[in-house]
Parts: sequence; C-alpha cells; structure tokens
Amino acid sequence: MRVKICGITKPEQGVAIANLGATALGFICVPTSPRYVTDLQIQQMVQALDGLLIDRIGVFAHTTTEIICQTVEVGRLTGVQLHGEESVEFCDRLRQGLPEGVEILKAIRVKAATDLDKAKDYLPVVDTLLLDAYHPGLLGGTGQTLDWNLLQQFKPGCPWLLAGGLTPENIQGAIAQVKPPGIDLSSGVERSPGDKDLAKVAELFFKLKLSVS
Ligand SMILES: O=C(O)c1ccccc1NCC(=O)[C@H](O)[C@H](O)COP(=O)(O)O
Repeated sequence: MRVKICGITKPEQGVAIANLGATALGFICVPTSPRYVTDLQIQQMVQALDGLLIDRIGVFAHTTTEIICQTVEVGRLTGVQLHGEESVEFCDRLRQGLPEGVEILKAIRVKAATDLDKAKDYLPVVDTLLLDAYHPGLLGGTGQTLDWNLLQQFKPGCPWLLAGGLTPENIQGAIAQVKPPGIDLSSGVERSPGDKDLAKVAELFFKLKLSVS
C-alpha cells in the first residue's frame, strides 16, 4: 500500500520516516500553512534522502505553474499535489510545463457525494487523486475525517489516496471500511504542526502490518 506522510519540515525526520516504511513524503509549499517550507529547505531535505527510494511530493494551492515548476526543479520533486481549487485546465497546463514523469496528484476536499463526481473530471489530466476532509477555513492538515460512508462505491479508475484525520488509532478501521489503495497522514502523526512524532509513525506502520496480514 502507498503510504504518504505529509508536512515534513526536518531532514532527519524525513529520513527516519522513509526508513520506517513510508513510500512518499509531502512538503507543504503553501505559505499560509504552519508546515510551510521554502524551496531551499526542500532541497536540503531531499538531499538527505539521497539513496532512499521514496516519492517526494510538493503540496501547492492557488499558485502559478511557473512557481510549481521552479520548486520541482530546485527541490528535485517527483510529484506535485494540488490542494486548492485548481481547475482541470490548470492541471493540463501544468502537465505541459513539468518534466516528463513528474506525478500530478489532485486533492479533492469532500463535503458531499457530488464532490466525488467532480473528482472524475480530473482523470484525463492527473495521475492520482487524493480525498481529504472539507474544512471551511483550512485547506489541509486539519485532522478532520471525511465521511467514509460516501466512499463505498468510489472506484475512480486511477490510483487514489485517502487523507483527512487518519491516525494510528483509526487507520485499521479506515482500511477495513474504505479499502483505499493508498493513505496520507499529517497531523495524526505529529507532536505539533510540522514536528512529526516518530513513535506515532512507528505505531502506524505496526498497525498497517497487522491490517495486511
Ligand atoms: O498540512 C497543511 O498544513 C496543508 C496546508 C495547505 C494545504 C494542504 C496541506 N496539507 C495537505 C495534506 O496532504 C495533508 O496530509 C492532508 O490534508 C491530511 O491532513 P491531516 O488531516 O492532518 O492528516
């Protein structure tokens, strides 16, 4: 299963989380976030990951394709997550500007079943969908779960990640109920915003092993 841990701000925590079994790390490139990191910080964190096989995803919202492409280059990112209200056309334009092979993930903040229909519009222009909880004042990292009952029939025809309020405590229930191909966690494995709790990350991977065995 794909496991993305998002909101990494410290090189040593990124390396430790990669070694615990994460398949992707997320770096928040949204200046209003308490987990925001600059291009240079991403560069240093990615350098510390050299030799480790792990996806490196920049998380953006409401910015320009030029800024995204620059961060991808400076930070040697393997993927870009769009976490705002980016349109299908924007994703298409971004694809033209990105180097070949860079993954595009589109986050959909799910308030109602109609949001899942909207998700399908992005299929021609993105590689992966990420379903997150809707919050009126925050874009992400909210610690809130979405209504998993809405996802019983969600089979978009592309890879997707379940996000929103996942923790070592609720992860087994989420997997049993939703059966997502991948998961994304941030605040559920943190001491404070941007400061990951490695004991919680280890507990997460322990619970995941129990879920698949
Ligand atoms: O995490 C943030 O601070 C953030 C800010 C602005 C846009 C996106 C953001 N996070 C995106 C993520 O992928 C989080 O992992 C996702 O929202 C789940 O967060 P959580 O509910 O805390 O597990």
